Amino acid sequence: MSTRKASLTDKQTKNGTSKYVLERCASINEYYDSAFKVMLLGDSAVGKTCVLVRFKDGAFLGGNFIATVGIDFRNKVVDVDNLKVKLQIWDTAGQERFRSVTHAYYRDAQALLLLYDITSKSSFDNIRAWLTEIHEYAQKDVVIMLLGNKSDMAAERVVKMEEGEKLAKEYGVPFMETSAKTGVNVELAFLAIAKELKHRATQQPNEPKFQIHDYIESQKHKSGCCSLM
Ligand SMILES: Nc1nc2c(ncn2[C@@H]2O[C@H](COP(=O)(O)OP(=O)(O)OP(=O)(O)O)[C@@H](O)[C@H]2O)c(=O)[nH]1
Repeated sequence: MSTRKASLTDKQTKNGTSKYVLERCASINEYYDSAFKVMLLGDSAVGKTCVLVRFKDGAFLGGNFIATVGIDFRNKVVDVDNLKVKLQIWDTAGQERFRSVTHAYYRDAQALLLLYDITSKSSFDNIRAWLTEIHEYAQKDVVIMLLGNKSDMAAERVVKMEEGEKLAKEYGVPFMETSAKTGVNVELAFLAIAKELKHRATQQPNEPKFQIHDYIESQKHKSGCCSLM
């Protein structure tokens, strides 16, 4: 049986006024086999909260942008190879002034989803700085995935998909373009992370390693040419 509770999360509007937003907390008694911590990172306004809400609730948070203050989390249980995997997903504030708060959480994270906005060159340029921070504060074997969000905004695009692919290749991390608005690739990104973490936790010495890049590619081919764009 699962119980739901409401929590108040401190969010802040762009002009600096603070307001409280009522949010639903995750089910606290939900059954699962393994649990992992995942963090969402990236500049302010790239869409971290929206990607999380899309994955958790299947909805898009349109309207006025409300910046996250500090850090917040949601749980979601997904099925991976007949096992229930609980992802505890931490949504961090992208604003510089909250960096010291979020640094404290890096150490516990088993996976990091690093987002930029395909309509913001600066958010893409800052990815290198984020990766430097990750290498400084996160676990050495943390799973990292790069996401170019807002892929629905084709007319405003300033970062080509090839640029994202190239950067991801340079750092040896998987890459996808996502849209919290349309939902494109959001579930796939979290499922790929859940599969990688579950395989790492349960892998036998003689078992072949789970190949996250191949998994993403196979899902792309399953649903046609452009599912990951
Ligand atoms: N068109 C479009 N808009 C998006 C998408 N994702 C987020 N947005 C919009 O971008 C703005 C910022 O989204 P947030 O999810 O609050 O950004 P954030 O990265 O959590 O920002 P911080 O909390 O400051 O770190 C909001 O106005 C969203 O509606 C997307 O995929 N497509």
